Amino acid sequence: MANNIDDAQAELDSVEAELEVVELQISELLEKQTKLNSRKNKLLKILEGACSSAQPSGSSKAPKPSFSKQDLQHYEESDFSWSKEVQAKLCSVFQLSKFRPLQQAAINLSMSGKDLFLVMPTGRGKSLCYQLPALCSKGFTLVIAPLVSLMEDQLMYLKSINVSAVTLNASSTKEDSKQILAGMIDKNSPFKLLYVTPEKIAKSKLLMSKLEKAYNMGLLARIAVDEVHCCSQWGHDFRPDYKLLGILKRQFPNVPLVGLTATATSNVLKDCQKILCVQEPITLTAPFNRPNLYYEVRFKDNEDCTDQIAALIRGRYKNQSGIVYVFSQKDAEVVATDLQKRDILAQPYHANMEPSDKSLVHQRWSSKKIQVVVATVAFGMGIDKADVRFVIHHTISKSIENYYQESGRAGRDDGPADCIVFFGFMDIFRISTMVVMENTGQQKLQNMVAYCQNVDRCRRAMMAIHFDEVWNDEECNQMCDVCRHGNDYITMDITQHARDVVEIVEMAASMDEKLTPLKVCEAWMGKGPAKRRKMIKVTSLSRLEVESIIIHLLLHGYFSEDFSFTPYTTYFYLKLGRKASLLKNGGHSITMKMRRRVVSHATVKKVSESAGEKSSAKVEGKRPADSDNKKSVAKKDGQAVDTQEEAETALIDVSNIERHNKTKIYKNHQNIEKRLAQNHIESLASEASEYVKPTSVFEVDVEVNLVQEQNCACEEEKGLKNAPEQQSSSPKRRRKQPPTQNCAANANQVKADLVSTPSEVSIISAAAVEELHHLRSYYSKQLRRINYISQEHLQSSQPGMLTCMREPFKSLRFPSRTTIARGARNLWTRVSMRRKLIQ
Ligand SMILES: Nc1ncnc2c1ncn2[C@@H]1O[C@H](COP(=O)(O)OP(=O)(O)OP(=O)(O)O)[C@@H](O)[C@H]1O
Repeated sequence: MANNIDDAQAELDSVEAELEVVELQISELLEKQTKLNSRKNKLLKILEGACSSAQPSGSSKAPKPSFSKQDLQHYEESDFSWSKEVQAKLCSVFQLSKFRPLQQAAINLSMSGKDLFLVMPTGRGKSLCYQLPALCSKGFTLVIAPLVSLMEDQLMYLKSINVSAVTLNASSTKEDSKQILAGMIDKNSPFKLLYVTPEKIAKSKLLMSKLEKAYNMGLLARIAVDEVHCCSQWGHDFRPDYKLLGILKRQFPNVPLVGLTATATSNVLKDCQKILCVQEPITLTAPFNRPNLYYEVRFKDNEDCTDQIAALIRGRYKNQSGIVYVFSQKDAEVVATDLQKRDILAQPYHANMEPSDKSLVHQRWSSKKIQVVVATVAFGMGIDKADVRFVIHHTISKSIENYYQESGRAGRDDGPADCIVFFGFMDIFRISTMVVMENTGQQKLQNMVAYCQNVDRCRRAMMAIHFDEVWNDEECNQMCDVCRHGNDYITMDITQHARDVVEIVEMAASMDEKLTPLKVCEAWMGKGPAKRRKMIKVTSLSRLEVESIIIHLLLHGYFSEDFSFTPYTTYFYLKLGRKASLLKNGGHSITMKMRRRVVSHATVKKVSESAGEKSSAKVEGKRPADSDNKKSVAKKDGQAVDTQEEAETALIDVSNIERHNKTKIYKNHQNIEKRLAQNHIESLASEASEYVKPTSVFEVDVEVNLVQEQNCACEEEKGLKNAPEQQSSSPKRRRKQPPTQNCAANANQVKADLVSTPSEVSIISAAAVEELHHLRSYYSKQLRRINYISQEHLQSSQPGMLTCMREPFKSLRFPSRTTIARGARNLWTRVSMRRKLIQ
């Protein structure tokens, strides 16, 4: 017995020692992170100063930091030998009066013979950056484009402005090909632009030999690689044939290359640089932000999603052009028919249609004969309609990059436009099985799902992460639903719900059964077979809540995907994730944030109960818009109006307008604001008259581990305890209170408050408080040890001889290469960082 106790004690000591080492390593990393962040911010400031409207090469995106502010300024000027001609052709040929940001620099760089990567949001005018130089150079420019339809659109446009351009592709006739190949080595240059697909470069030896001849004759002026991100398999649209394009720079090293893309991250660009064999390209990156686009996410109810979309098109977007993106060809047909039944001029567009039918739809839409194209992603690259006022995603995109690109087809004329995505539970798994073979498909999809689940971060901030850009939320100007709705959410503890639903999957696994997400939902809601129902703790949460919790658990590793393949299809099952076992630990908890733009009493009550929330009335009371909404709902209900989900549309808009009117925040966007408000009012009139029903809209986010606290420092807990009046989760608003005697009681109270009033305290700060306690107690323990050892040692050795102290300090169990001073400093850094979080 005594031996056992000794062993346990010894093991406990060793575990504690290891834990201390881990703590110190964490603190070292945190210190390093702080330093790197501060260095990063300094560098970003330097670069920001370097060019206000762009981040040239040398930003975090650029492969090589060699392009300075002065360089950029130099290339922004118009005193090059070609400048007059460039300016003249901009006006006379392209009918444009001035350049957009970065266009002139890109053109001058390309004309100077530099290799260039141009990253510019979709619709900002990348094509001009190689088309205009083509007209001002001897010979022709070779343009590699991924799609024949894209080339044809470009050719149509160039023809309309009398620029001679040709294409060589699989459908070119023999006669045409012959003429074009001959034209390539004709000194009189019968065409200025030659469009080819990457496949053509890879497969046609004849083309390569002509290119070589043209190169030797000095007629190959420039190579433009459109959608250059297709080179990289990390890009969102990888095309294997793009990988072979390195041959161009290897064979024609003196020909300047320009790679164009709207969506390449720094890693993708580095990859492209390698693949294309470009030595030192200059990267010009226009900010990803499109200030005229309003981003919004709506929860999707499959049954009436089309009704909602129709209500928007007939109301807010009456007589305006737009695109509805759908998941599949079948969806395109079905949704288009459904919209037609609702008197909307809509037509489908997908890859399986005859080319002539596709161009007919495109043409009819461009000339406003139809209002909406209901399309798969096949309707994409090269779509250049300026006045697209809305892009609605009936299904989420497979990645944020895809979403940015697709939604970016709105508002190319710089006028206000809306990008709305309908976020549906089942869609996640449909897409997941579709991207199962893609390298980073699941991760990218998860990021997209996280974008939709997000409740408290600016949507643009979430996009910025993907473009390696630093984002300041204020620049959003409330042009996304999160910024516009502010802190309209509550935080709730879902630990028990998580345990319940994880148990269902665990139980199924123990019976050798696999459950799809749908089956998990149904089982949890008590809809499965009676036998199973008996074994399950059925939830009283709504369907939306159930789905959100499952998504949350999937995103955070409590569940993971388990694919099963048949010759015909791929199935998605849920299995326990790497973090599922944490739920067995009594101290582990998970919280999530829910948006409550429109909340019925029942839902408030239910959420309050499940979250242990103290005062739902208080939450409601803080939102006059909500109570007004409820009134209007009640009134409409009284009039027996059709109560469908579309009420959300109408009611969200009511709240938008109220906020809108109260806070005049758009400084630079007053016109946009006016139009939007006008549209919202119009849409309200039409939407609200048709559909009114209150519904809870809710999203999930943060999680935290509540560690069992032994020692406590009173002030922090008190600070936390006194926070509940604050509805916002902002840590800054919390006030500190004087310390009290009963620390243990306070600590318990803190935890109780954390759980019972999740909407009123910041969970992040709560975690910080708890961690601070640990750190402080650990810190003082270490200090006490240091004091003790030094005193003991100094008594028996000569004072002042620091070298003698090394020996005894070894027992302090710092990690190797960590000095006491550094260890203490690290700890202190952590303590202060946590403090900052709390204050
Ligand atoms: N300087 C300019 N001033 C006004 N309009 C411009 C200017 N440059 C280009 N545009 C217009 O912007 C629109 C989009 O141009 P373009 O197709 O080149 O965009 P893009 O960046 O290539 O888009 P995508 O990524 O979708 O291919 C075109 O209608 C074009 O005429």
